[in-house]
Amino acid sequence: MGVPGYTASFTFLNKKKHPAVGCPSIGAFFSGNIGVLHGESGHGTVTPASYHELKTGAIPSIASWHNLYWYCMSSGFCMQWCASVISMSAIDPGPSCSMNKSILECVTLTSMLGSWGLHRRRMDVNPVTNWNAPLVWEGTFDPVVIDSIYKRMDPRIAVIVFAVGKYTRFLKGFLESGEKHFMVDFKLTYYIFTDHVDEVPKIDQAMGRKITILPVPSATRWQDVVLGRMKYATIAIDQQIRNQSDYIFMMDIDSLFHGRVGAESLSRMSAVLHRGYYKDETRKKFPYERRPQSQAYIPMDEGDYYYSAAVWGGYLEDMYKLVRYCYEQSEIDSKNNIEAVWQEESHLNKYLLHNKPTKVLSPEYLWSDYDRKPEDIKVVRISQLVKNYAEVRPNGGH
Ligand SMILES: CC(=O)N[C@H]1[C@@H](OP(=O)(O)OP(=O)(O)OC[C@H]2O[C@@H](n3ccc(=O)[nH]c3=O)[C@H](O)[C@@H]2O)O[C@H](CO)[C@H](O)[C@@H]1O
Ligand SMILES: [Mn+2]
Repeated sequence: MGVPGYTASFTFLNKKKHPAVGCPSIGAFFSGNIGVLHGESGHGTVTPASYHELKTGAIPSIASWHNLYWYCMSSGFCMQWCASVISMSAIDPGPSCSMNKSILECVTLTSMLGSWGLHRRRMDVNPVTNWNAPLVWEGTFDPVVIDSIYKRMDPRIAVIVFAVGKYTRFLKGFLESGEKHFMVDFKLTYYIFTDHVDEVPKIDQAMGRKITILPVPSATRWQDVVLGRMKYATIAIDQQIRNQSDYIFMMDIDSLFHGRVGAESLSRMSAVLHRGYYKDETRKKFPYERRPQSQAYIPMDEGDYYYSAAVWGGYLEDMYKLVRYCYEQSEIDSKNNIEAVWQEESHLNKYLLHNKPTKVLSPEYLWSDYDRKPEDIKVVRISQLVKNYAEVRPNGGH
């Protein structure tokens, strides 16, 4: 019989060589309990010190991981050699092994290690909001670890996009780049709302990913399309999407994916900082609706951030509540002969002022081809395309 233990898949957070071993390595600190992982990434064997320990359930005890954690915390330099263990599986776990628990704790712990090391590398941005929600920037999460955590839940993700009138021209680029970068390896359905069903392109998709087309009427005003999104999405969630999804993203179609957008963007309610206002130190410049007659009104002395309506996502029921809120509030406005300055974006900002997002995504999650990339944007994940507004919109202009 082979030696009982575990195999672990791992990647090193950085590639620094351990001076004694000559390659990235971890394990010396707890060699009594666990084997050494070395190389840049791959598989290693983790062997508990005693078979007896294993049989009694004291599997390569979490205590040793904690010791490692505290050791690293107290002696900073060791972080350079820390591995991110992305999966562990038993070779021969013995009868009383509670593998799931130890996997989860390992992953959680290593992701703590990961973020601790990585946070130190982003001193230029704030990785947390004033209400203690994560503010996601490149370098504040470990993509491999966070995907593996969410993958265990295997969520079904719905993406709601509208392509009405001439906006069908954006579908191909959006979908093809989405297949390369957006929630890769997750179950995902694009719900495409369009008045030109025959203009939806056929694209190659991996298993578990598909397109569902939902017909909507054409419009003569672009404002009716952007606001109509709230109405038709509310109806479709009620009739169909609710039974098919766990998360929903609402997105503009006139954009391309250029970089990874993965599980780090998932939460109960995630909103993106609008690229135009994220550096503003005063809220006075935020283009909130300032007319008290509108339901979207926000007074000058209130507000946390200005969020973009071109990318937002969250749990199905939380998103449903917000989409429906935007629809209902805009209906009230319309009865009062007023339309909020930035349509549903204004209502979205009003809602999120009183119902704080549980995750805020940096403008990496919606940049724009109109603007140059400043120093703090290390990765552009999604970018809005340059378009001729007058030509593409049914009633022209801004
Ligand atoms: C980057 C950003 O902040 N985007 C927001 C901004 O305008 P944008 O200038 O980005 O608006 P836009 O012209 O892209 O319209 C928003 C979306 O509505 C759909 N569409 C629009 C018109 C049309 O004729 N056919 C059609 O399908 C399409 O999915 C499009 O992407 O303001 C809008 C409201 O004013 C929305 O809040 C957008 O989310
Ligand atoms: Mn847009």
